[in-house]
Amino acid sequence: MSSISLTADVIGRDVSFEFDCADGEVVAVLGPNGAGKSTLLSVIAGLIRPDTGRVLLGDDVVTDTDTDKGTFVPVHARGVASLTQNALLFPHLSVEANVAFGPRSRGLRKREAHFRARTWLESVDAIELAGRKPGELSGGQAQRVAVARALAANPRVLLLDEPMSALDVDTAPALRRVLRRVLREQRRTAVIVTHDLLDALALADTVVVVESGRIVERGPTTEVLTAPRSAFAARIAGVNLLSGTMDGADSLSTSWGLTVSGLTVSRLGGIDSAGSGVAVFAPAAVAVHLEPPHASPRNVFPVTIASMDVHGATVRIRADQHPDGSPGIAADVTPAAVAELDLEPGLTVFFVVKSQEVALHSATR
Ligand SMILES: Nc1ncnc2c1ncn2[C@@H]1O[C@H](COP(=O)(O)OP(=O)(O)OP(=O)(O)O)[C@@H](O)[C@H]1O
Repeated sequence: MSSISLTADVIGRDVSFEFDCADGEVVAVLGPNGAGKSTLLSVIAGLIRPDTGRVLLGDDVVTDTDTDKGTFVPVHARGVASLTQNALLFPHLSVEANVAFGPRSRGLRKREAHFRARTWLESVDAIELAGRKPGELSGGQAQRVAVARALAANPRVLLLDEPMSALDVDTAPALRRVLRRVLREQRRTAVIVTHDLLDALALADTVVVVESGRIVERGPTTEVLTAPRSAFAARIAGVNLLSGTMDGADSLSTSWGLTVSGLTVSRLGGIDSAGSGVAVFAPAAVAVHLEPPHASPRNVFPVTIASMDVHGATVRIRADQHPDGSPGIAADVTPAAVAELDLEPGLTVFFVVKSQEVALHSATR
């Protein structure tokens, strides 16, 4: 494994990056379309030579525009493995042979390479697919095999460019779980570009936000997602996020004593009991009541309305901020409900969220 240290200007794309990633750290890169996320990965991978800049993987300089002739180690010699939304497996080779390809080309004997391939296939829950051809795999299966192939090459750095984006909602969790396991248990250095908040939460230690070719925010994942400073992070992190301590598998307590029950999102690798965690739910999942309802299983939060903003066809009701200074819970309701309940800032109401609507995630490694 290697750390990454990078400065790069790519004038034609109007990007200028200073980026680093510690050995064993997983960094999620978020940002709007065209912000430069893929360009950052391409500079690390050696697919793009910056106009000026320097890239180090561990102690090795792999790009340096300052040296006499310029240093530019080619893609295949960087020890970097990339995973994109397409698995790009060799169609004529079996799954096992695809995964054995990297070890084979690094000089391992056939037997050893295939032994290694099978070990990796086991670790991504794909050993039963070993004999198939890529054409006989679903998208999610192919991506798991692609993870095994990437890791079998023993890369120093793993680059993931929206690996989940071509998968449907039922398939993505299995790949996310596999990635979480291999990235975290093996302390892989990885940079993952994603549009999905869940990927950042499940996989990354650190979030970097890129806007208009610049890194505008960097911080621990839960910090960036709960208290975003950049415009983009604030927009995508428009979900409700409550940080706290996991009480067990299905509830979390905040530092100010609020208990939130939800569903353990075990597909993210399980909740570390007694570890820190976050509860995530959409503002649209929050109903507003004037009296506490009796039905369970629901979360009932007494709150005071701090603000109300019209967002298209809905009104976003924001509760007072929490005692730790984090943003208050948001609820999206219809204008009709606002009128009917006579909602206004300063009013004390009850925000009600079904437990099934709350996803609980471990925030610890
Ligand atoms: N092959 C290319 N040649 C020239 N310019 C490019 C090329 N690919 C991307 N760009 C430009 O570089 C800038 C950064 O693009 P990049 O693909 O890195 O953004 P991104 O954040 O990955 O976007 P997305 O989320 O849409 O994938 C954009 O202005 C884009 O138009």
